[in-house]
Amino acid sequence: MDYFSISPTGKPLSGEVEISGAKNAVLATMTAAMLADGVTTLTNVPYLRDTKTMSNVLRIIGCRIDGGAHEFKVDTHGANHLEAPYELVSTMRASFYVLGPLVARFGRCRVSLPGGCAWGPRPVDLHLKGLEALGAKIEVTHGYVEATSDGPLPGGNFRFPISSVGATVNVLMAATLAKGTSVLENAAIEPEIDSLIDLLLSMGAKIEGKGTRSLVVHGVPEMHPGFSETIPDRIEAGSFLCGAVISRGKVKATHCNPEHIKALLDIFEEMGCIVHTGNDWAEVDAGSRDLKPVHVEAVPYPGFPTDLQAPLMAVLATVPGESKIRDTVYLDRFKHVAELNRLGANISLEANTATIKGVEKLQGAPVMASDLRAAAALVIAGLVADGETRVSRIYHLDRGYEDFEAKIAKLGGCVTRLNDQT
Ligand SMILES: CC(=O)N[C@H]1[C@@H](OP(=O)(O)OP(=O)(O)OC[C@H]2O[C@@H](n3ccc(=O)[nH]c3=O)[C@H](O)[C@@H]2O)O[C@H](CO)[C@@H](O)[C@@H]1O
Ligand SMILES: C=C(OP(=O)(O)O)C(=O)O
Repeated sequence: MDYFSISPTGKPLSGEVEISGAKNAVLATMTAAMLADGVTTLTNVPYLRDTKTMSNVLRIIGCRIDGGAHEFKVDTHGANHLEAPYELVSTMRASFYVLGPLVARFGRCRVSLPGGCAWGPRPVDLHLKGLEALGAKIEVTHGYVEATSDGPLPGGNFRFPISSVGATVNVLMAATLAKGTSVLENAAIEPEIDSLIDLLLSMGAKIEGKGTRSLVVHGVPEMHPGFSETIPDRIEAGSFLCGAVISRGKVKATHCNPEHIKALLDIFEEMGCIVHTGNDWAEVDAGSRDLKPVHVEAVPYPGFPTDLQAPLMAVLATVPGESKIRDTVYLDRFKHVAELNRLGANISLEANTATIKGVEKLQGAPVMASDLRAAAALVIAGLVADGETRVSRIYHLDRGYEDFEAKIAKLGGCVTRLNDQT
């Protein structure tokens, strides 16, 4: 199994890092392609384990994925095996996104329940309730969801009781091919939802309310293939900028959208960093300043994202004084706390609030990544820890960071991929 060996260079990260396309946007647009017969083109696709997994899910259904590493041509002409198996859905929850498009276009499908995830339960009840509100019949048996509809879904109204990115993706896609008009209230407004709406509009969908929590979808009988340039990955950008701050360096993230990471940039400013932004870049300078502790809440967009909670916690572990992070989206997403403490951090946890007392120096140690963003947090902590840090289970990190070691190396960090068989 691959692991990272991280050796401190004693120097802050500095320079430019080019941000890839957003994993969480492209996983939705890949499945949306199945709403039409033909070839949908997706560009700026990140080269990741998750995009490979989604390609495999679509292939099992009968799609072809051509193009290069960063451009997918998703040909849905052969899609006729309307099933997503446990083996794939259990490795990547977003595989569950095939449910909405398949039941909307073909009137039936069978998709494995995703099951638990690395940090605790992540239910899909809202995906199912939303599809039911559109008229789908849902049965859950033997760990699989069977969704059916006699002819096109009738369409209907649904109010998401809490903001859910995934449920909004699934229900919105299904609504585009419904017979009637659907109104989705309290829909998620993450940039990945806007990017999905842009693709759906390019495919002939009729959707009003982009960028708001109230979406009105006038169903159309048929859609045609479309085009999507994948938006930049705001979580990747935020992770590298956390790397800049933890090492008290100066990093410019290019090919990104600074609006999408405004909540993080505001926090960095509050901590005392100097932040500059342009049209498609953001630069953070934490160089040799005394940084201040902060109190942060992870909330739905446009607030500070739960996906950056772990990387920011690593940063705050090195900032003198007492910081707090409360995660209101995933109350139990804290597996990284114990591992950061193994690196000498002083973090205690009460319910969904972590109290972080900054230490002078982190110490290298063997640690284990429990999930994708925990892995990023441990790696950036390792960059500034004394001595070697070994991060195992980096297959989590490979789900969502393209060319990670090379990007870190370009900024002056030293992260080496090794294999415990070698
Ligand atoms: C592939 C992808 O885009 N993943 C992102 C997506 O995950 P995902 O779409 O799974 O997360 P959601 O936005 O759905 O989850 C938000 C909250 O709603 C709850 N919930 C969700 C669905 C449901 O049917 N029932 C329910 O109770 C969840 O447990 C959680 O407490 O948004 C999360 C929150 O920004 C991010 O951390 C993930 O990186
Ligand atoms: C949690 C994440 O992804 P997923 O929802 O696919 O597990 C993430 O991107 O941080």
